Amino acid sequence: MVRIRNLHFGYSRKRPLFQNLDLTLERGHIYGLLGKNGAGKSTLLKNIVGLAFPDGGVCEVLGQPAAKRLPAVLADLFFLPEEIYVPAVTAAKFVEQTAGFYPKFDHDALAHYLSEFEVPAQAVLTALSFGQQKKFMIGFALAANTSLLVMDEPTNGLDIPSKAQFRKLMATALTEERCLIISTHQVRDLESLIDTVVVLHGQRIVLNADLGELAERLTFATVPEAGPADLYAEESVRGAQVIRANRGGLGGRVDLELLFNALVGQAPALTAYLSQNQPAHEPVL
Ligand SMILES: Nc1ncnc2c1ncn2[C@@H]1O[C@H](COP(=O)(O)OP(=O)(O)OP(=O)(O)O)[C@@H](O)[C@H]1O
Repeated sequence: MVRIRNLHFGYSRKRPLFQNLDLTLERGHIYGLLGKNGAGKSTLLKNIVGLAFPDGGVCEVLGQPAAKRLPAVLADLFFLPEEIYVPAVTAAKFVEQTAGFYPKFDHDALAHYLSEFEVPAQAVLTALSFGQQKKFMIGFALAANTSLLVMDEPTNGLDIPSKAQFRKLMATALTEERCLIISTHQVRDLESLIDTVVVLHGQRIVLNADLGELAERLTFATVPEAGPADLYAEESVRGAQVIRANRGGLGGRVDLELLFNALVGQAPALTAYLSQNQPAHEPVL
C-alpha cells in the first residue's frame, strides 16, 4: 500500500528531516505514527499523500509514485490534515459537492458516523464548533471508503467521549482492503485502537511493529526497584516502570507511552533486543 525506500527530505538542504527512511505499510492494518513534536510526522504523511516531494528515494502509494498525484490514486486515498478548514455550506451541500471525488463513498456510513458523533447534519459547517467540524470531517473521511486513509492528529480538539467514539468508529471502519494511518504525539489516544506502532525519531523510522508481537516479546511492569536485566527503566512516583524481555509468559498489554519514551530516549538494551531476528528492512532499530 505504502512503500518508502531511502527517503531523503528536508525543507532546506542544510537541515535534512529524513535520511535513508524506510517504511512499508500494508492493507488490513491501523497504524499509529508516533513521534515527538517536530519529528516530522506531518511531513512524512505529506510525502505519502503527494503534498511534499522527496529529495531522493522512493515513496510509492498503491504502486505509484506519490508525487505524481495520479487521479486513480487520489480517488483511493483520503488525507485529513491536522488543521481543517470547512466551507460555509451545509453538511449535505458539502457532501453533494465533494463525495463524487471518491467512487466508493458510502452515504449510509456517513449518516451513521454523524449520528454516532452527534454532529447536527443540517447545520452550516462554519457554524459548528471546532470539535464538531473535526468530527464531521472524520466521518466524511471514513465514509469516503478509500483504500488508504491518512489522519494527522485526528484526536486534537475532541473531548473525552468523542475520543472513545473515534476509537470505536475507526475499529469498525477497518477492513482487509483498507490501510489506516493515524499520527499523534498524544500516545495514550492510540491505545486500544491501533494494531501496529510506527515510531519516527532522529530522521528515520525506529520501530514498525505489530502490537501483538511486541506483547509476546516484552513485559511492562511497575516494580519497587529496577534491576540490571531490565531493558529500560523509568522512575515514577509508584516505583520504577520497567520494560523486560518476556521469557515465555503470556503476552500482556503494551504500555505505548513507556515504549515510546524508551525509543526516543536512551535504551540501547531494548534497541538491541528488538532488532534481533527482524527482516532486513523493518522494523529498523
Ligand atoms: N512548510 C515548512 N517549511 C519549513 N519548515 C517546515 C515546514 N513545515 C514543517 N517544517 C519544519 O519541519 C519539522 C517537522 O515538522 P512537522 O510538522 O512535520 O513535525 P510533526 O512531527 O508533525 O510535529 P507536531 O507533533 O508538533 O505536529 C519542524 O522543525 C518544522 O518546523
